[in-house]
Amino acid sequence: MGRVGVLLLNLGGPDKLEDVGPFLYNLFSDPEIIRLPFRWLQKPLAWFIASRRTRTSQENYKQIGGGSPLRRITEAQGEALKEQLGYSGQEANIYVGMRYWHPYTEEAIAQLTQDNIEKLVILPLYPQFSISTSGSSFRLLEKLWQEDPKLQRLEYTVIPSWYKQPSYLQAMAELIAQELDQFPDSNEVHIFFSAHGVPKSYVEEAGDPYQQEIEDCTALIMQTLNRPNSYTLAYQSRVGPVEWLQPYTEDALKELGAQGIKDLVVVPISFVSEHIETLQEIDIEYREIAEEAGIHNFRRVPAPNTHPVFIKALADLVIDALKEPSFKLSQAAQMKKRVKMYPQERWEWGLTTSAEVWNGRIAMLGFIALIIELVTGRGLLHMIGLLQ
Ligand SMILES: C=CC1=C(C)c2cc3[nH]c(cc4nc(cc5[nH]c(cc1n2)c(C)c5CCC(=O)O)C(CCC(=O)O)=C4C)c(C)c3C=C
Ligand SMILES: [Fe+2]
Ligand SMILES: [Fe+2]
Repeated sequence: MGRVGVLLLNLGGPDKLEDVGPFLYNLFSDPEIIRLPFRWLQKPLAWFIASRRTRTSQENYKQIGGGSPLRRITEAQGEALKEQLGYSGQEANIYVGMRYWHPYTEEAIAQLTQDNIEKLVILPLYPQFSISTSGSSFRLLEKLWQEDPKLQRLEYTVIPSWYKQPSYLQAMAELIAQELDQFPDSNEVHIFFSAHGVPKSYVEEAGDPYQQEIEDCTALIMQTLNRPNSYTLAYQSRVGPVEWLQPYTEDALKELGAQGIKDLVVVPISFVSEHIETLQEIDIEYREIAEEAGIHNFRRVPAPNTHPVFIKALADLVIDALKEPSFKLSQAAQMKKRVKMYPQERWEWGLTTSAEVWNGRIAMLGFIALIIELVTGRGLLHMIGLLQ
């Protein structure tokens, strides 16, 4: 086998507060995050939403030290993976390709092409597949492949999702057991799986397998843990006014509080590294909601990060992928059920594509009105005193 490379895909996060605005702009420019019928609307709308969200988002990043730890942790995972692969006799170069911030996927691809990698394993650092995460990165890679004849000659294989990997399940079970054992009566503690949410329409209309994979993954972790604790699965981090997968984490916490639950262990299930949604959203926002609801003993399970059993899971995934027939990007982006990336739909309320279109159109009108107001100094915002 020629020179082997492993491309680790992740979302990326702002390294410092000044990066938050451009990072959000990149994120909302992605049609896999906001789907619009007209390409030309995507960038102005992304700019508009990003500008409106930047200040709140910066406040959240301030609470975790002024930036995301995602790059540092992903690079540490890469180094640990290289070492672990070496122990198994598999030398490999590791590349990190982020979707919305540095080091960008394009930078990683440029580097691995320069290094003359001959066999590449593409491994998203999301255990479960979603159109909005791994799907978005696969789409970008497909585009890069189409544009570059050199890449077309490169032998590669994709690991689309891997939540069933036994060492991953083992690492999660070990991390949960460690937290449960901090309580005097560990079997009585309620386990709360908090998955990152996605709009309900992704699953129900576009065929995203994400919810099914999250549910299967939760059941497999509980099976591996092999303890009698009761558990709940809920979805966090909703953005915007439309319906996302339910139950929402905040509602489920209030409900458990009302039922008299006092001891809770929260398990972040869709991430393998600490980032803003574990460090700020769970540790600060959800903790406060839980305490107000009467859940006084609230602990959070750390993300796998560089846990040795988790790194072994990544190494085993790579080694197995090198032995198996290759899996192509086009197959990975389609999945079992045909994923409709840009479906044509009937009118419905919620973040359906049609609603997104109308949200987009309305936001666009607002955006144009805002530009006119900024230029002319006349308009609604001046009238109500928000602009002077
Ligand atoms: C499995 C993980 C994730 C899914 C699914 C996902 C979907 C999704 N996210 C947004 C909007 C935002 N995501 C943001 C940051 C962010 N999201 C994930 C993971 C998933 N997102 C990560 C790892 C991060 C980076 C965190 C960091 O440490 O920097 C943000 C920015 C942060 C904020 O302002 O809250 C937004 C916005 C949507 C709309 C979506 C599905 C359509
Ligand atoms: Fe997100
Ligand atoms: Fe969030």
